[in-house]
Order: sequence, then structure tokens, then C-alpha cells
Amino acid sequence: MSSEGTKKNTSEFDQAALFFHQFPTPGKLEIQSTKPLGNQRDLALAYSPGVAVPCLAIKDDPESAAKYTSRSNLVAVVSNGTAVLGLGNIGPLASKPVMEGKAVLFKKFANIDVFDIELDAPTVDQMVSTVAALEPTFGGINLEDIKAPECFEIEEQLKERMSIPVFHDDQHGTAIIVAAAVLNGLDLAGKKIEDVKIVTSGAGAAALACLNLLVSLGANTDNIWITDRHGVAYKGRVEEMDRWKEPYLKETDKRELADVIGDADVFLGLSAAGVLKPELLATMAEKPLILALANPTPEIMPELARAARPDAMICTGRSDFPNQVNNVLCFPYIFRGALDCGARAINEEMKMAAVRAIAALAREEPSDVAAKAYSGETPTFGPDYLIPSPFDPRLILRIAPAVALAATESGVAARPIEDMPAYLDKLNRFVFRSGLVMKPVFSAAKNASANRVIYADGEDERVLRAAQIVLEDGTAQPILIGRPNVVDTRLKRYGLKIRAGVDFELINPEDDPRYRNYVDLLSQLAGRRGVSPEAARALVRTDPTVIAALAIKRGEADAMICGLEGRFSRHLRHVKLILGAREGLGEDDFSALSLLISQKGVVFMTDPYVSENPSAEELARMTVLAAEEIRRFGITPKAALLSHSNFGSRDTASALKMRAAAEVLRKIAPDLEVDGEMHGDSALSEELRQRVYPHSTLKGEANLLVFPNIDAANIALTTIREMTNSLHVGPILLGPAAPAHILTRSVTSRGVVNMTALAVVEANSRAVKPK
Ligand SMILES: NC(=O)C1=CN([C@@H]2O[C@H](COP(=O)(O)OP(=O)(O)OC[C@H]3O[C@@H](n4cnc5c(N)ncnc54)[C@H](OP(=O)(O)O)[C@@H]3O)[C@@H](O)[C@H]2O)C=CC1
Ligand SMILES: CC(=O)C(=O)O
Ligand SMILES: [Mg+2]
Repeated sequence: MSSEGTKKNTSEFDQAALFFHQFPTPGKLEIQSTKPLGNQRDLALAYSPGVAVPCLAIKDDPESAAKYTSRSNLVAVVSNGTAVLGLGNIGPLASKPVMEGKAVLFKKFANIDVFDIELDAPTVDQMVSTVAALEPTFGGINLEDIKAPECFEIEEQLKERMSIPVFHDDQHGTAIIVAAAVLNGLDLAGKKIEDVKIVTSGAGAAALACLNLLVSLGANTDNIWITDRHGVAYKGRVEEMDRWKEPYLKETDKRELADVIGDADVFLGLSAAGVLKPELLATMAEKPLILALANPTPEIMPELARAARPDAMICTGRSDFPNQVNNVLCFPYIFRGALDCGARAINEEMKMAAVRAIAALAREEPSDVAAKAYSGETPTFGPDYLIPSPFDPRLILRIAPAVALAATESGVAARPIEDMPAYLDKLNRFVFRSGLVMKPVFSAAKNASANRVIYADGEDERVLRAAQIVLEDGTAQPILIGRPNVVDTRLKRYGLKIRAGVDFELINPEDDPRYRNYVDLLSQLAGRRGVSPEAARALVRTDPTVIAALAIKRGEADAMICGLEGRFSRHLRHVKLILGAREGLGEDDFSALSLLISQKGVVFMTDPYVSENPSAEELARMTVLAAEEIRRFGITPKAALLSHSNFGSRDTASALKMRAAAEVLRKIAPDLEVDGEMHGDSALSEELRQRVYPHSTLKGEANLLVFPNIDAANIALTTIREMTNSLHVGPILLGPAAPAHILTRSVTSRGVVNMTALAVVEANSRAVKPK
């Protein structure tokens, strides 16, 4: 999507967007079976003849569909493509990427399954009859990107006809989050909603629904002015009029946005890019609230608004500015609450509960959870933090229960939540498993001061692409090692805009003025370990990993990434030789940690790459290092020491070793939640663990799996990764005196970016001082 004013290099970003959507499989969704279907009997149960049994049970008791089918967690995201984002009527087929996008947000943020349904149904009647006929399939209907005024009619008729929640996201999802931002913004400005003047650009689905909700919160229609492409909507106007605009029409001779914006306290933009000219802001009231929410490009870019009105509070629909007012903060969670209590509708009480929950969350006292969610930078309620970030894990914890409670109290819940603490616990567990695990790491990297990352494989396409991304995102300041002509040619070939010497530093291994210094330092460090001056010269000339490590040692970089080419063991040897071990550790304490992110959740594993057959004491020390690393993700580590033996079921040497490691850990890390030895399934399932050993000190699911040796760890890692199509982050090298990560040859540029962020966070949090 090319968009005016976007911070990215648009052509490269556009290419990346197409690539992202095309590979490894077209689109963003697939269907997965929740049952294994492993044998003849499974087939007989899942299909004929077994399937007839739940069919007849549902026939007798329709409510039992919630037990025997996926319906109660399945939402239809339905569009006819008539008002897609701010792109207009681009048709149902072209709207499909947006609907697939909404589907993955439902899944990611609230674990709700979605079928995206794009209908060639431009009229109200076609939409209503088609969507109403879908009721047996779904637990809820999320209407999306349908233009006004048809969307109002469609929603009204569907709500009338259907006994499941029907929710037009662009109307109500937007209205809920806008209302929360307005309540908080006015509070900060010391204004009352009853008194404020509100002017819109846009009088369509989103704008009118927002106004209706603001009126039900106390706003006065006399103080509200609506404008659209035909200017002010006044009494007597003929263009684009409908009964939904009626309450806001004025008897007036004012015709343009410029004529009505004077003294406005709130500008509500839900129209199109660039509609609000900076000069218009001058006439607004003091401390104006500017909601420029058109997507992808707002009515005014925040920097222009800020320059024109330094006292303004500014919100956009985008994630690259503070105060993202976007319906993604609402729709996953309002549906989560509605589905979990079997709500037959999403009514005003439920919407109001969502507004209050979101507004209150932004005002919550800083807490540990908040600090984790915003990676240490505890947000405080203020002009740049009127509403929570979409990645705030507390959104689901606050909105879904509030909505379910409101549904119950207002009498629309078929299955009221009976045990609220248990429900909260379930939501909490989902938050951990949701795989938003890298988010705090990236936020922390952006705020880091020690962010110079040196890449040994600076000529590699994956590193070049990663360098551009980390520069654009502000994650790191890359230093590349590579020959200038090769780097330059490749940057141009791949269409990357960054340039050596301008955007990043390039170290030419064939001709760098520091060559002699590097050689001297290497001789000094390694002279007593069999590296002759001649060998030192050859190493600096030929091995970029050596240069990268020497650059860190000389204080020219904060962290290093290598290993995209060549053997892991050779890179490790050089890292050990030049950087040495962290204070208090020896070279034998080096180990590796891998993170797997899959649909099922996240799990850390140690040690698949470095330590071949660690002793019980070494395993214990490596577990402590791994636990420290896991805390950087804002996650509390829960370690399981894995074995073929389950809580004493076998007494082989390796079982005894893992048992002994657990004992050592209890002494050296008494605060760490850990147990062992145990099977892998006992580690991941509390229920299984309880059956064998109810007294285990490990509670819930383990998130750190400690393997007895490199074989077990590496085989488990690579097999699980392949079978579950997981994303691998790592290997994260634990033990060196400065952050140094040796990646694998199969790493992608996304993997390089992930490891860069981690390296930066590490460099900052342990105030690296190479020995
Ligand atoms: N941040 C968020 O969460 C959300 C943002 N939006 C954004 O809001 C916008 C509108 O969406 P939606 O209400 O669903 O669409 P609709 O088609 O229902 O409404 C669009 C409205 O914007 C007006 N409009 C369009 N272009 C201009 C212009 N150049 N100047 C003034 N008014 C204009 C239209 O006027 P006319 O009738 O005269 O054409 C119409 O009133 C989109 O950009 C969308 O991305 C929507 C939902 C959520
Ligand atoms: C966010 C959204 O739903 C829109 O822009 O249409
Ligand atoms: Mg939309």
C-alpha cells in the first residue's frame, strides 16, 4: 500500500507487503483440524457413522451446537467491499486481504476463529438475505467495510432477524475506542462532554456511529457539526442525505469544514487522507482533541498537526504514532466476551462496558504487567497516552469480562460466566500463549542507547534486508562488514535504499584503516593460545566474525551477529577466544537458548547448539542463564528438566543427572520455578503432571524446557519446528562477555531482525563491559 506521508520507503515497503502476502503460501489463513484423525476409529467418529450422533443431539437441543461444533468460537467477517478502509468501493474480491487481516487479528488477540466472507452483494437486500442465511454456521457476525448509509440498514435488519451478535465493526468498534479516547482527552483538557463542540470530517458509517455513542455519553447534538465531500450537512441539502444524518443537520448558511471548525474542541476525522489543512487548526479551541482516523493515511499527519497546535492531543488510526485509535482495540475483545457468555446480541450496555474498560485501563496505576507490556517504559496517562496500545495484554483481561458481565446483567447471555476468577485465569493463560512475545523486546530495543550491532556477514542479502528494517524501525544502528563494491551492488540489486557511509558504517575487511589495531589486539588476546602474529593477520584479513568480536572488544560496537555462513563451532571458538565469558562464568558455561513460536504458544529450549553433554551443575547454571534471558521478554520462567524418566520412574545415568540438576537449582536459584526430571508432556500439561506427581513445585505449563544433552535438544527443536511450522528465534548465545549471536545458515532476514532486537536489549540490560 503506497501511502502519502508514510515513514517507510514506499516501493520497498510495497514489495515487502506483496511478498508477505504471497509467501510461503498465498494469503494469511488456513484451516486446521482440532482432532488428530489418526486411525480408522477416529475417522469413524469424526465422520460417518459417528458424526450422526452430534447431528441428532443438536437437532434435539440446538444449544448443544456450542458443545459439539466450533460454532460458539466462530465469527464471520463479512464485507461487500463498498468502503474498504479509506480506499472506497474497491469491491469484495479486493477487500479480501483486509478481511483475512481482521481474521488473523481476531485469532491473535482473542483466539477467535474466523471465516472471512467477501460477498458480491452490493444491495441491502442481497446482503441481508445472504448474511441472515449464515446463522447456523456462526456464533457471531462482524460486518466490515460496508458503505453508509446501506450499512445502517443492513445491520438493523440483520439484528432484527438473527439471534447471534451482529456488530458492524466500522461503526461500533470505532465508536467504542473513539468514545474512550474522547472521555480521557476531555478529562485531561478539563472539559465536559456536555459542553464541547465536535466537528467531523466524514458522515459515514464510522463517523455517525461515533457521534451516536458520544451523544449517549452526554454530548449535545446542538454542538455537533458534520461535514463530508459535499461540505457541511445542513437542513435542506440534497446531496448524499439520509435519515441517519438527520439528528446532526443544522439550519445554517455555513458550507465548508473551514466555516465550522472555529472553536471546536474535538475534530473527528473518519473520511480521507489530508482533508484537514494545518491552517484550520489555528481557530480550534484550546487543548483541542484531534482524531485523524482515516486509514491508512490520516486527515492530517501528526507532525503537521503538532506544528500548527502544540497544545493539541493527537490520535490516528496507525500503529506508528502514539494514541492509535483503531477498532482493533475493541472488536477482538468485545466478541471474546460476547461469545464466552453465549450472548444473543451486542447491546448498548455491552458497548458502554467496553468504553469504560478501555478508558479506565489507560488510567490504571503503573503496574508490573504494564511495565512488561510496554517493556519497562511504564506509560502514564497523558496527552500521548490517552488510550492503551493495541499490544497491551490487559485489554482482553479488562474488556472481555466487563462485556460478558454487562451481557449477563442486561439479560442477553445464554451461558453467563459462572466462575469469574476461573474465566480470568483462562484469559491470562491465553495472553501468555498468544505469541506476542517479541513485542516487548522490540519496544525496549527502540529505546536503547547501546544499539550498535555489528554484522559479520554484511554482504549477505538477509543481513542487508535486515539492516534496512532495523534502521527504519529504529531498532539498531547497524555496522556491516563487507566489501564496499559488493555491498553497494547488492543493495541496488535488491532495491534497498540504505547506503554505506550515509545510513550505516561499513568495515571493509580488505582495507580498513584499523586493520593493524585489530591484529595487535588479537595477538594480545590470543598470543598465549597458539595464535601466532602471522595467524592473527590471516584471521583478521579473512574472518569477519573475528573482526566483529574485535570491534566489540575495542568498544566500537555493542553487540554482534554472525554465523550465516560457515560452521557454528568455528564462530563459537572465535567468540570465546576474543570476547571471553561473562564475569563469574567459564568458557564451558556457554550455552544456547532457542525460542519456538507456534500457533500453540511459545516455548524456550536449551541447549540445542553448544553444550554437548553438560553435567548436572552445568545444566543448572545454563538454566539460570536461560531464565534470565526469558525475563527480558517480560515472561516469568517456569523450567522443566526433561528426561525419559518421569519423577523417578527410571534410575539411568541421564535421569539421575537431571534429578541432580533440579537439586542444584533449588540451591542456586531458590526463586526459580523449576522441577524435574520429567517427560516432555508432563512439562507442558499440568493435568498429566498432577496425575503422576501431584506435589510438583512447577505449576501450570513449563515455558523453559531443559534437555539432558545437545542431541535431545537439537532433535526436539528441529522436529517440533518442522512439524508445527513454528518460528524459531535463536540460537541465543548465553555466556559471552558481550552479546554475540551465532545464527544458523537457514535463518531468514526476519530471523536476523529478531536477533538484532534481542542483542540490543541484552547490550543495554547488562551494561556490557568486556573483560
Ligand atoms: N481508525 C479506525 O479504527 C477506523 C477508521 N476508519 C476510517 O474512516 C474512513 C471512513 O470509513 P467508513 O465510515 O467506514 O466509510 P463510509 O464510506 O461509510 O464513509 C466515508 C465518509 O467519508 C466522507 N469522505 C470521503 N472522502 C472525503 C473527503 N475527501 N472529504 C470529506 N469527506 C470525505 C464520505 O463522504 P461522501 O458521503 O460525501 O462520500 C463519507 O461521509 C476510512 O478512511 C476508514 O479507514 C473507519 C473505521 C475505523
Ligand atoms: C480500521 C478499519 O476498520 C478501517 O479503517 O476500516
Ligand atoms: Mg473497517
